Amino acid sequence: MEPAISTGGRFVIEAEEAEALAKEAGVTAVRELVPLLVPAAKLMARPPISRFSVGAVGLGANGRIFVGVNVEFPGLPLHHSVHAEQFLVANAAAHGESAILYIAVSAFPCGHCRQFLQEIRGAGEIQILVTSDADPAFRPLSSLLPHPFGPHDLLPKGAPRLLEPHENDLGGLDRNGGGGGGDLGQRMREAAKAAARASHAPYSGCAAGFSVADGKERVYAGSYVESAAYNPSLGPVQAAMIACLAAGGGGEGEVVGKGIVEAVLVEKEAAAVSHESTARIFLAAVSPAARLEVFRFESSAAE
Ligand SMILES: O=c1ccn([C@H]2C[C@H](O)[C@@H](CO)O2)c(=O)[nH]1
Ligand SMILES: [Zn+2]
Repeated sequence: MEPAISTGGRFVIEAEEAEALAKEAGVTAVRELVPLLVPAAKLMARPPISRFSVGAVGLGANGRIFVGVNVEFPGLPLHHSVHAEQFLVANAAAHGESAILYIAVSAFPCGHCRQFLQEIRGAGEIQILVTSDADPAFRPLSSLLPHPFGPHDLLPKGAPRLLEPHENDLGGLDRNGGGGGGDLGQRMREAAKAAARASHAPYSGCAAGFSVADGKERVYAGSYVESAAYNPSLGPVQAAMIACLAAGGGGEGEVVGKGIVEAVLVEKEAAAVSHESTARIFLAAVSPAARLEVFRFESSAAE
């Protein structure tokens, strides 16, 4: 059944359009539109293993709406999956959003997602509404996760949090970046480098970015995002899959990433954290013919 209010299949809705949709839905504030979009968001999920769709919809500080869905990859261990809430946050970060004020989600966020959200400054104040709750209402994240462990336990106060600007230094890779050329390899390398510069990896100091290209030479890239608690971290491969689906490149109902023909990983030389073997395992399962190139930046580069 078609949900009453549609996102038009999009994962980002601009502020003016969100206002128009709110009007159409007969609500006075965009905040009230957010839960109404959850059924449409749920339909965009890609859970071929669980068949359990999760949809999340968030409202940014400047009125933009971001959608997140869960994404699963058959043939891979379950921890390669992306949760809807993680998708939403990575999607907002990739679009330069500075804050997420409200999130509506179809099911109660798991512990891993409650933890992942702690990377955002003031996370406890994010208002969460669960549409399947008996009494759905926006309540602060701090009520779902009291006494949080988080960035405040490990980082200096001023260190950039997720959704705050990141400009990681890629050292020699930036200086010898190789100019010119509009070819696919160049575009992929630049996209992976930009993703690595924007990566949130303050715990390991190992920023990373991953880009992929499909058969139509469309390029999608994603930034590695670390969690203070390590395990809910979002790998650069998953982040690129989020970018791919969010930009309409996930194919029609197929496994996201199936159409990848080339991939580029940018990560730190001799790093404590490397994504190369994970990227190879991922590609072997999802798009076995894809080629992977790895570029490494000097470990002396400052974070
Ligand atoms: O907070 C949660 C909990 C679960 N899921 C997804 C993960 C997996 O794809 C499916 C079943 O757990 O639901 C989410 O997206 N968010
Ligand atoms: Zn979760």
